[in-house]
Amino acid sequence: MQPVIEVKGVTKTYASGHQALKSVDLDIRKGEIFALLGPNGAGKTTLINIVCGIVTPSSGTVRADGFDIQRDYRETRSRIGLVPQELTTDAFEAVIDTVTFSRGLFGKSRNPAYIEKILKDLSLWDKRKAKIKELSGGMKRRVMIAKALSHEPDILFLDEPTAGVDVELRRDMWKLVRQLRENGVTIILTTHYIEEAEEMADRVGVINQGELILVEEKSALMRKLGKKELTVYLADPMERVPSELSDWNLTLKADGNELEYIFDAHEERTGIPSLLRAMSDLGIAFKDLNTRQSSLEDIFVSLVHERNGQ
Ligand SMILES: Nc1ncnc2c1ncn2[C@@H]1O[C@H](COP(=O)(O)OP(=O)(O)OP(=O)(O)O)[C@@H](O)[C@H]1O
Repeated sequence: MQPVIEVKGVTKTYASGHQALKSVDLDIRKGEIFALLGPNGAGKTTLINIVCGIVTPSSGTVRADGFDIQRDYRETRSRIGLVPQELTTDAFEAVIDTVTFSRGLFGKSRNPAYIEKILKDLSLWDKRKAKIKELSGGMKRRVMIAKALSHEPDILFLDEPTAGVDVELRRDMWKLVRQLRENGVTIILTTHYIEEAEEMADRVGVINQGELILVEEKSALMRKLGKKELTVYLADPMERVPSELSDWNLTLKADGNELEYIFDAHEERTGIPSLLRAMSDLGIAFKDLNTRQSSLEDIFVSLVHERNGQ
């Protein structure tokens, strides 16, 4: 199937001379939720703004639904909805007017029933007559989403959709994003909350210093790079790890009260039974054991650190 977005060899050097993107290639599949992760300044917004036609690439091409984003700007832009990071909208306008106006900007005919539906989906219907400046930050963010959806796009970009919103709104947004996907909308989101990518994404891309260093199915990524961690809660604290246990990768934690063992869950032998036997032989008693699978956050932090030589 043809990708819904094809980014080929895209670079961006800003007028300041800063190279924000170094030859990015990326295909987005129709109907997926793709999470773009990366530290501050990695180039996420630059990439989104290029696809949305707000920033011009220095080189390379981007196609959306088969159309070139520069040559066929109107075609591609009408298929794309963008929820930008910054809230920019007319403070004195009423919610319903600003959302209706956004639809008109894309040359779509009026459709009050559709506008009513998105305002209801976003719990904004009761506030439809309120001026933007009278809304809370979370509600303003909902208005930005309503505006981005006003022209019924097939592709939705969400740049940090849940930055600074409360837990409840974040859950609501996740629900909404899933609903949109069920209706066939392709979603690309950037986030600093790894939990968000872990919860939502089908695929994950990691961008670092303008380079796309990884694109992977989320589940495969977690299987491949995920390590497991065993914590042994000791009955009595220990000063150092005994030399007899040096075959295992152990770290003493919590003032000597916990032993941490990192192991590869895919190895046939995890080393846990032999470790416990060796501990028993040394008369080391424990109160409890716990194992934990490393999260996407652990994977992300170690990837970026590895790259940056930290
Ligand atoms: N208009 C501009 N002129 C010059 N440099 C810019 C411009 N916009 C962004 N940059 C620089 O390009 C780099 C990438 O910025 P970008 O906003 O794409 O990063 P980001 O990954 O979205 O970061 P964040 O997570 O902080 O939003 C940064 O070093 C930034 O300072």
